[in-house]
Amino acid sequence: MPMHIETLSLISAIQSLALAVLLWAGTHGGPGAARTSLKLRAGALAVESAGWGMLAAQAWLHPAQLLLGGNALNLLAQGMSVVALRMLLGEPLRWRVVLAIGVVGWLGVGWLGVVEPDYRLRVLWGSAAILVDIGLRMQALLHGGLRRSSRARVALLAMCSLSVLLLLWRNGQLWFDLNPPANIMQPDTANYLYVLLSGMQPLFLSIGFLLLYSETLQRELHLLARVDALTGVKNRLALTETAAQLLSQAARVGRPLGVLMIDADHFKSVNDRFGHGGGDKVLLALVGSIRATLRASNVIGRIGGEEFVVLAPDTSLDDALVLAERIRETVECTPLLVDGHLLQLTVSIGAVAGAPGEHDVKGLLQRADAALYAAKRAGRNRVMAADPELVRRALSVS
Ligand SMILES: Nc1nc2c(ncn2[C@@H]2O[C@H](COP(=O)(O)OP(=O)(O)OP(=O)(O)O)[C@@H](O)[C@H]2O)c(=O)[nH]1
Repeated sequence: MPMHIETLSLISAIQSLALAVLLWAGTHGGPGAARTSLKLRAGALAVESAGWGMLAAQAWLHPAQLLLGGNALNLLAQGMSVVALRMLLGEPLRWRVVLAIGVVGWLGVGWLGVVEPDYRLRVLWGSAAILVDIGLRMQALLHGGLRRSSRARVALLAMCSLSVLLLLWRNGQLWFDLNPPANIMQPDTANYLYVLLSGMQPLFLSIGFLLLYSETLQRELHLLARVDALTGVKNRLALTETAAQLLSQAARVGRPLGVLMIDADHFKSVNDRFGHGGGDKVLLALVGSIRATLRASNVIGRIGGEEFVVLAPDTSLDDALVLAERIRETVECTPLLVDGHLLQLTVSIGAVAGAPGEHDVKGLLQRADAALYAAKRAGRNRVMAADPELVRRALSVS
Protein backbone atom coordinates (compact mmCIF):
# COMPACT_ATOMS: atom_id res chain seq x y z
CA MET A 1 0.00 0.00 0.00
CA PRO A 2 1.54 3.36 -0.97
CA MET A 3 2.19 5.55 2.09
CA HIS A 4 3.80 8.90 2.78
CA ILE A 5 5.98 9.61 5.78
CA GLU A 6 4.52 13.13 5.76
CA THR A 7 0.95 11.82 5.94
CA LEU A 8 1.79 9.38 8.75
CA SER A 9 3.59 12.16 10.62
CA LEU A 10 0.65 14.52 10.18
CA ILE A 11 -1.72 11.90 11.63
CA SER A 12 0.62 11.42 14.61
CA ALA A 13 0.86 15.20 15.09
CA ILE A 14 -2.93 15.56 15.16
CA GLN A 15 -3.32 12.54 17.44
CA SER A 16 -0.70 13.81 19.91
CA LEU A 17 -2.25 17.27 19.94
CA ALA A 18 -5.74 15.85 20.52
CA LEU A 19 -4.38 13.75 23.40
CA ALA A 20 -2.61 16.80 24.85
CA VAL A 21 -5.90 18.75 24.84
CA LEU A 22 -7.79 15.81 26.39
CA LEU A 23 -5.23 15.33 29.15
CA TRP A 24 -5.09 19.07 29.84
CA ALA A 25 -8.89 19.15 30.09
CA GLY A 26 -8.65 16.38 32.70
CA THR A 27 -6.33 18.35 34.96
CA HIS A 28 -9.14 20.09 36.86
CA GLY A 29 -9.49 18.83 40.41
CA GLY A 30 -7.28 16.11 41.82
CA PRO A 31 -4.45 16.57 44.29
CA GLY A 32 -1.49 18.90 43.55
CA ALA A 33 1.40 16.69 42.44
CA ALA A 34 -0.78 14.32 40.40
CA ARG A 35 -2.44 17.27 38.65
CA THR A 36 0.92 18.90 37.85
CA SER A 37 2.21 15.61 36.46
CA LEU A 38 -0.81 15.32 34.19
CA LYS A 39 -0.23 18.87 32.95
CA LEU A 40 3.40 18.03 32.28
CA ARG A 41 2.40 14.91 30.37
CA ALA A 42 -0.07 17.00 28.33
CA GLY A 43 2.74 19.51 27.66
CA ALA A 44 5.02 16.66 26.52
CA LEU A 45 2.35 15.53 24.08
CA ALA A 46 2.02 19.06 22.68
CA VAL A 47 5.80 19.22 22.18
CA GLU A 48 5.75 15.77 20.59
CA SER A 49 2.97 16.92 18.29
CA ALA A 50 5.13 19.85 17.16
CA GLY A 51 7.95 17.37 16.41
CA TRP A 52 5.66 15.26 14.25
CA GLY A 53 4.39 18.47 12.64
CA MET A 54 7.95 19.35 11.58
CA LEU A 55 8.35 15.92 9.99
CA ALA A 56 5.04 16.38 8.18
CA ALA A 57 6.15 19.81 6.93
CA GLN A 58 9.61 18.68 5.86
CA ALA A 59 9.07 19.95 2.28
CA TRP A 60 9.12 23.53 3.58
CA LEU A 61 12.07 23.10 5.93
CA HIS A 62 15.82 23.11 5.45
CA PRO A 63 17.21 19.59 6.32
CA ALA A 64 19.31 21.06 9.16
CA GLN A 65 16.21 22.80 10.58
CA LEU A 66 14.29 19.54 10.45
CA LEU A 67 17.13 17.59 12.02
CA LEU A 68 17.96 20.01 14.83
CA GLY A 69 14.40 21.19 15.50
CA GLY A 70 12.77 17.77 15.21
CA ASN A 71 15.26 16.07 17.51
CA ALA A 72 15.17 18.90 20.04
CA LEU A 73 11.39 18.57 20.28
CA ASN A 74 11.51 14.79 20.45
CA LEU A 75 14.12 14.72 23.23
CA LEU A 76 12.33 17.48 25.13
CA ALA A 77 9.04 15.56 24.95
CA GLN A 78 10.75 12.38 26.16
CA GLY A 79 12.34 14.21 29.08
CA MET A 80 9.07 15.87 30.09
CA SER A 81 7.30 12.49 30.00
CA VAL A 82 9.96 10.97 32.26
CA VAL A 83 9.64 13.78 34.81
CA ALA A 84 5.82 13.62 34.63
CA LEU A 85 5.81 9.90 35.34
CA ARG A 86 8.29 10.15 38.19
CA MET A 87 6.29 13.02 39.71
CA LEU A 88 3.09 10.99 39.56
CA LEU A 89 4.80 8.07 41.26
CA GLY A 90 6.30 10.32 43.94
CA GLU A 91 9.85 9.34 42.89
CA PRO A 92 12.82 11.79 42.82
CA LEU A 93 12.37 13.72 39.58
CA ARG A 94 15.99 13.44 38.40
CA TRP A 95 15.35 16.41 36.12
CA ARG A 96 19.05 17.32 36.00
CA VAL A 97 19.87 13.85 34.64
CA VAL A 98 16.99 14.12 32.20
CA LEU A 99 18.17 17.56 31.08
CA ALA A 100 21.75 16.32 30.65
CA ILE A 101 20.54 13.35 28.57
CA GLY A 102 18.50 15.70 26.37
CA VAL A 103 21.37 18.16 25.82
CA VAL A 104 24.05 15.49 25.22
CA GLY A 105 21.63 13.55 22.99
CA TRP A 106 20.77 16.63 20.95
CA LEU A 107 24.40 17.81 20.59
CA GLY A 108 25.48 14.33 19.43
CA VAL A 109 22.63 14.08 16.96
CA GLY A 110 23.43 17.59 15.67
CA TRP A 111 27.11 16.76 15.25
CA LEU A 112 26.37 13.48 13.44
CA GLY A 113 23.77 15.18 11.26
CA VAL A 114 25.40 18.48 10.33
CA VAL A 115 29.16 18.42 11.06
CA GLU A 116 30.12 14.77 10.43
CA PRO A 117 27.00 13.30 8.84
CA ASP A 118 26.50 9.63 9.62
CA TYR A 119 22.86 8.51 9.62
CA ARG A 120 23.39 5.17 11.37
CA LEU A 121 25.52 6.64 14.16
CA ARG A 122 23.08 9.54 14.53
CA VAL A 123 20.12 7.19 15.02
CA LEU A 124 22.20 5.11 17.44
CA TRP A 125 23.13 8.21 19.47
CA GLY A 126 19.56 9.50 19.60
CA SER A 127 18.26 6.02 20.49
CA ALA A 128 20.78 5.71 23.34
CA ALA A 129 19.50 8.98 24.83
CA ILE A 130 15.89 7.80 24.57
CA LEU A 131 16.84 4.41 26.04
CA VAL A 132 18.23 6.12 29.15
CA ASP A 133 14.95 8.04 29.47
CA ILE A 134 13.00 4.78 29.15
CA GLY A 135 15.29 3.25 31.78
CA LEU A 136 14.41 6.09 34.19
CA ARG A 137 10.72 5.44 33.55
CA MET A 138 11.01 1.70 34.10
CA GLN A 139 13.05 2.20 37.26
CA ALA A 140 10.33 4.50 38.64
CA LEU A 141 7.62 2.00 37.70
CA LEU A 142 9.47 -0.87 39.37
CA HIS A 143 10.34 1.03 42.55
CA GLY A 144 7.58 3.64 42.76
CA GLY A 145 5.61 1.94 45.55
CA LEU A 146 2.95 0.65 43.16
CA ARG A 147 1.23 -2.60 43.98
CA ARG A 148 2.51 -5.57 41.95
CA SER A 149 -1.03 -6.04 40.66
CA SER A 150 -1.31 -2.43 39.44
CA ARG A 151 -2.71 -2.58 35.89
CA ALA A 152 -1.20 0.77 35.01
CA ARG A 153 2.21 -0.48 36.10
CA VAL A 154 1.91 -3.58 33.92
CA ALA A 155 0.59 -1.58 30.94
CA LEU A 156 3.32 1.07 31.16
CA LEU A 157 6.09 -1.48 31.68
CA ALA A 158 4.84 -3.34 28.61
CA MET A 159 4.80 -0.07 26.63
CA CYS A 160 8.34 0.79 27.73
CA SER A 161 9.53 -2.70 26.74
CA LEU A 162 7.91 -2.32 23.32
CA SER A 163 9.61 1.06 22.88
CA VAL A 164 12.96 -0.58 23.69
CA LEU A 165 12.27 -3.35 21.18
CA LEU A 166 11.31 -0.79 18.53
CA LEU A 167 14.56 1.14 19.05
CA LEU A 168 16.61 -2.07 18.96
CA TRP A 169 14.84 -3.20 15.81
CA ARG A 170 15.38 0.21 14.17
CA ASN A 171 19.10 0.22 14.91
CA GLY A 172 19.54 -3.46 14.06
CA GLN A 173 17.82 -2.86 10.76
CA LEU A 174 20.14 0.09 9.98
CA TRP A 175 23.33 -1.76 10.90
CA PHE A 176 22.60 -5.28 9.66
CA ASP A 177 20.14 -4.89 6.77
CA LEU A 178 21.73 -5.25 3.34
CA ASN A 179 19.81 -2.31 1.99
CA PRO A 180 18.97 0.05 4.89
CA PRO A 181 17.20 3.40 4.34
CA ALA A 182 19.55 6.38 4.05
CA ASN A 183 17.27 8.67 6.12
CA ILE A 184 13.87 8.73 7.77
CA MET A 185 12.16 10.43 4.79
CA GLN A 186 13.09 7.75 2.29
CA PRO A 187 10.03 5.78 1.06
CA ASP A 188 10.92 2.42 2.54
CA THR A 189 8.86 -0.27 4.32
CA ALA A 190 11.15 -0.17 7.40
CA ASN A 191 10.70 3.61 7.61
CA TYR A 192 6.90 3.36 7.24
CA LEU A 193 6.76 0.75 9.96
CA TYR A 194 9.01 2.73 12.28
CA VAL A 195 7.08 5.99 11.83
CA LEU A 196 3.74 4.19 12.16
CA LEU A 197 4.71 2.36 15.36
CA SER A 198 6.40 5.35 16.99
CA GLY A 199 3.38 7.46 16.03
CA MET A 200 1.13 5.09 18.00
CA GLN A 201 3.24 5.29 21.13
CA PRO A 202 1.82 8.59 22.45
CA LEU A 203 -1.68 7.08 22.42
CA PHE A 204 -0.74 3.91 24.32
CA LEU A 205 1.58 5.71 26.73
CA SER A 206 -1.15 8.26 27.48
CA ILE A 207 -3.67 5.49 28.20
CA GLY A 208 -1.15 3.91 30.59
CA PHE A 209 -0.47 7.30 32.18
CA LEU A 210 -4.19 7.94 32.67
CA LEU A 211 -4.62 4.51 34.25
CA LEU A 212 -1.79 5.34 36.62
CA TYR A 213 -3.30 8.77 37.36
CA SER A 214 -6.62 7.19 38.23
CA GLU A 215 -4.93 4.57 40.46
CA THR A 216 -3.02 7.36 42.21
CA LEU A 217 -6.22 9.33 42.85
CA GLN A 218 -7.93 6.23 44.20
CA ARG A 219 -5.00 5.55 46.52
CA GLU A 220 -4.96 9.15 47.77
CA LEU A 221 -8.73 9.09 48.33
CA HIS A 222 -8.37 5.82 50.23
CA LEU A 223 -5.74 7.44 52.47
CA LEU A 224 -7.68 10.70 52.88
CA ALA A 225 -10.77 8.77 53.94
CA ARG A 226 -8.71 7.24 56.74
CA VAL A 227 -6.98 10.26 58.24
CA ASP A 228 -8.38 12.63 60.85
CA ALA A 229 -8.21 16.04 59.17
CA LEU A 230 -7.47 17.98 62.39
CA THR A 231 -4.81 15.88 64.06
CA GLY A 232 -3.43 13.76 61.19
CA VAL A 233 -3.86 10.51 63.15
CA LYS A 234 -6.04 7.61 61.96
CA ASN A 235 -9.78 8.24 62.01
CA ARG A 236 -12.43 5.83 63.30
CA LEU A 237 -12.62 3.86 60.05
CA ALA A 238 -8.86 3.39 59.77
CA LEU A 239 -8.50 2.62 63.45
CA THR A 240 -11.18 -0.08 63.34
CA GLU A 241 -9.51 -1.62 60.27
CA THR A 242 -6.11 -1.57 61.97
CA ALA A 243 -7.56 -3.00 65.18
CA ALA A 244 -9.02 -5.93 63.20
CA GLN A 245 -5.63 -6.55 61.52
CA LEU A 246 -3.75 -6.36 64.82
CA LEU A 247 -6.24 -8.70 66.50
CA SER A 248 -5.74 -11.31 63.75
CA GLN A 249 -1.99 -10.86 64.04
CA ALA A 250 -2.21 -11.22 67.84
CA ALA A 251 -4.24 -14.41 67.39
CA ARG A 252 -1.63 -15.82 64.98
CA VAL A 253 1.30 -15.23 67.33
CA GLY A 254 -0.69 -15.97 70.49
CA ARG A 255 -0.03 -12.58 72.11
CA PRO A 256 -2.52 -10.06 73.63
CA LEU A 257 -3.42 -6.68 72.14
CA GLY A 258 -3.65 -3.75 74.57
CA VAL A 259 -6.34 -1.14 73.86
CA LEU A 260 -6.64 2.25 75.57
CA MET A 261 -9.63 4.55 75.20
CA ILE A 262 -8.55 8.10 76.12
CA ASP A 263 -10.89 11.06 76.64
CA ALA A 264 -10.00 14.65 77.53
CA ASP A 265 -11.65 15.79 80.76
CA HIS A 266 -14.08 18.71 80.78
CA PHE A 267 -13.20 19.57 77.23
CA LYS A 268 -16.39 21.55 76.81
CA SER A 269 -14.99 24.11 79.27
CA VAL A 270 -11.82 24.37 77.15
CA ASN A 271 -13.95 25.28 74.15
CA ASP A 272 -16.02 27.66 76.25
CA ARG A 273 -12.86 29.42 77.44
CA PHE A 274 -10.73 29.50 74.28
CA GLY A 275 -13.29 29.07 71.52
CA HIS A 276 -13.41 26.18 69.05
CA GLY A 277 -10.12 27.25 67.41
CA GLY A 278 -8.34 27.19 70.76
CA GLY A 279 -9.95 23.81 71.50
CA ASP A 280 -8.58 22.47 68.20
CA LYS A 281 -5.05 23.59 69.18
CA VAL A 282 -5.45 21.79 72.51
CA LEU A 283 -6.51 18.58 70.72
CA LEU A 284 -3.41 18.81 68.51
CA ALA A 285 -1.17 19.32 71.54
CA LEU A 286 -2.89 16.43 73.32
CA VAL A 287 -2.09 14.11 70.39
CA GLY A 288 1.53 15.31 70.59
CA SER A 289 1.71 14.46 74.31
CA ILE A 290 0.16 11.03 73.82
CA ARG A 291 2.44 10.26 70.87
CA ALA A 292 5.51 11.23 72.88
CA THR A 293 4.82 8.36 75.28
CA LEU A 294 4.11 5.68 72.65
CA ARG A 295 6.38 3.06 71.07
CA ALA A 296 6.82 2.83 67.31
CA SER A 297 4.58 -0.27 67.23
CA ASN A 298 1.70 1.54 68.98
CA VAL A 299 -1.09 3.01 66.85
CA ILE A 300 -3.17 6.05 67.73
CA GLY A 301 -6.49 7.11 66.26
CA ARG A 302 -9.19 9.68 66.93
CA ILE A 303 -12.60 8.07 67.13
CA GLY A 304 -14.68 11.02 68.34
CA GLY A 305 -14.47 14.72 69.24
CA GLU A 306 -11.99 14.49 72.13
CA GLU A 307 -11.75 10.73 72.26
CA PHE A 308 -8.67 8.77 71.16
CA VAL A 309 -7.73 5.11 71.02
CA VAL A 310 -4.28 3.60 71.35
CA LEU A 311 -3.62 0.07 70.10
CA ALA A 312 -0.58 -1.60 71.64
CA PRO A 313 0.40 -4.94 70.08
CA ASP A 314 1.94 -7.61 72.29
CA THR A 315 0.68 -5.84 75.44
CA SER A 316 -1.04 -7.55 78.37
CA LEU A 317 -3.62 -5.79 80.53
CA ASP A 318 -0.97 -5.06 83.18
CA ASP A 319 1.35 -3.51 80.59
CA ALA A 320 -1.57 -1.60 79.06
CA LEU A 321 -2.33 -0.13 82.49
CA VAL A 322 1.30 0.96 82.86
CA LEU A 323 1.24 2.59 79.42
CA ALA A 324 -2.10 4.29 80.21
CA GLU A 325 -0.76 5.65 83.49
CA ARG A 326 2.30 7.01 81.68
CA ILE A 327 0.05 8.80 79.18
CA ARG A 328 -2.18 10.19 81.91
CA GLU A 329 0.84 11.48 83.84
CA THR A 330 2.48 13.00 80.75
CA VAL A 331 -0.69 14.90 79.84
CA GLU A 332 -1.17 16.09 83.42
CA CYS A 333 2.45 17.24 83.71
CA THR A 334 2.52 19.03 80.34
CA PRO A 335 0.84 22.42 80.70
CA LEU A 336 -0.37 23.72 77.33
CA LEU A 337 0.03 27.30 76.16
CA VAL A 338 -3.19 28.38 74.44
CA ASP A 339 -3.46 31.97 73.20
CA GLY A 340 -0.99 33.11 75.84
CA HIS A 341 -2.71 31.24 78.70
CA LEU A 342 -1.46 28.13 80.45
CA LEU A 343 -3.91 25.24 80.51
CA GLN A 344 -3.66 22.14 82.66
CA LEU A 345 -5.45 19.37 80.73
CA THR A 346 -6.15 15.92 82.13
CA VAL A 347 -7.42 12.73 80.56
CA SER A 348 -9.37 9.68 81.69
CA ILE A 349 -8.38 6.32 80.24
CA GLY A 350 -10.08 2.95 79.96
CA ALA A 351 -7.71 0.02 79.42
CA VAL A 352 -8.42 -3.44 78.13
CA ALA A 353 -6.46 -6.28 76.55
CA GLY A 354 -7.77 -8.45 73.72
CA ALA A 355 -7.05 -12.07 74.59
CA PRO A 356 -5.08 -14.08 72.01
CA GLY A 357 -7.66 -15.52 69.61
CA GLU A 358 -10.21 -12.75 70.20
CA HIS A 359 -11.58 -11.32 66.94
CA ASP A 360 -14.40 -9.03 68.06
CA VAL A 361 -13.11 -5.46 67.51
CA LYS A 362 -16.44 -3.90 68.35
CA GLY A 363 -16.66 -5.83 71.64
CA LEU A 364 -13.08 -4.89 72.55
CA LEU A 365 -13.71 -1.18 71.95
CA GLN A 366 -16.98 -1.39 73.90
CA ARG A 367 -15.11 -2.87 76.86
CA ALA A 368 -12.49 -0.12 76.70
CA ASP A 369 -15.29 2.45 76.47
CA ALA A 370 -17.00 0.98 79.52
CA ALA A 371 -13.73 1.23 81.47
CA LEU A 372 -13.37 4.85 80.35
CA TYR A 373 -16.92 5.54 81.47
CA ALA A 374 -16.04 4.09 84.89
CA ALA A 375 -12.91 6.30 85.07
CA LYS A 376 -15.06 9.37 84.33
CA ARG A 377 -17.61 8.36 86.95
CA ALA A 378 -14.87 7.80 89.51
CA GLY A 379 -13.78 11.44 89.22
CA ARG A 380 -11.71 11.71 85.96
CA ASN A 381 -7.93 12.08 85.54
CA ARG A 382 -7.48 8.36 86.16
CA VAL A 383 -6.97 4.99 84.52
CA MET A 384 -9.42 2.11 84.90
CA ALA A 385 -9.26 -1.44 83.63
CA ALA A 386 -12.29 -3.13 82.16
CA ASP A 387 -13.87 -5.69 84.43
CA PRO A 388 -16.73 -7.95 83.32
CA GLU A 389 -19.27 -6.66 85.84
CA LEU A 390 -18.54 -3.05 84.92
CA VAL A 391 -18.89 -3.85 81.24
CA ARG A 392 -22.22 -5.60 81.77
CA ARG A 393 -23.55 -2.59 83.64
CA ALA A 394 -22.21 -0.06 81.15
CA LEU A 395 -23.68 -1.94 78.21
CA SER A 396 -27.08 -2.16 79.85
CA VAL A 397 -26.98 1.63 80.44
CA SER A 398 -26.14 2.38 76.78
N1 LIG B 1 -12.43 22.31 69.52
C1 LIG B 1 -13.06 21.16 69.25
N2 LIG B 1 -13.97 20.71 70.09
C2 LIG B 1 -14.60 19.55 69.84
C3 LIG B 1 -14.30 18.82 68.67
N3 LIG B 1 -15.10 17.70 68.69
C4 LIG B 1 -15.86 17.77 69.80
N4 LIG B 1 -15.56 18.88 70.52
C5 LIG B 1 -16.10 19.35 71.77
O1 LIG B 1 -15.77 18.50 72.82
C6 LIG B 1 -16.69 18.73 73.88
C7 LIG B 1 -17.03 17.40 74.52
O2 LIG B 1 -17.89 17.68 75.56
P1 LIG B 1 -18.49 16.56 76.51
O3 LIG B 1 -18.83 15.33 75.69
O4 LIG B 1 -19.58 17.20 77.28
O5 LIG B 1 -17.33 16.12 77.41
P2 LIG B 1 -16.37 16.94 78.36
O6 LIG B 1 -16.75 18.37 78.48
O7 LIG B 1 -14.98 16.64 77.93
O8 LIG B 1 -16.67 16.26 79.73
P3 LIG B 1 -16.19 14.83 80.20
O9 LIG B 1 -15.80 14.04 78.98
O10 LIG B 1 -17.35 14.24 80.87
O11 LIG B 1 -15.01 15.06 81.08
C8 LIG B 1 -17.90 19.41 73.28
O12 LIG B 1 -17.91 20.74 73.72
C9 LIG B 1 -17.61 19.37 71.77
O13 LIG B 1 -18.10 20.53 71.11
C10 LIG B 1 -13.34 19.33 67.79
O14 LIG B 1 -13.00 18.75 66.76
N5 LIG B 1 -12.73 20.49 68.11
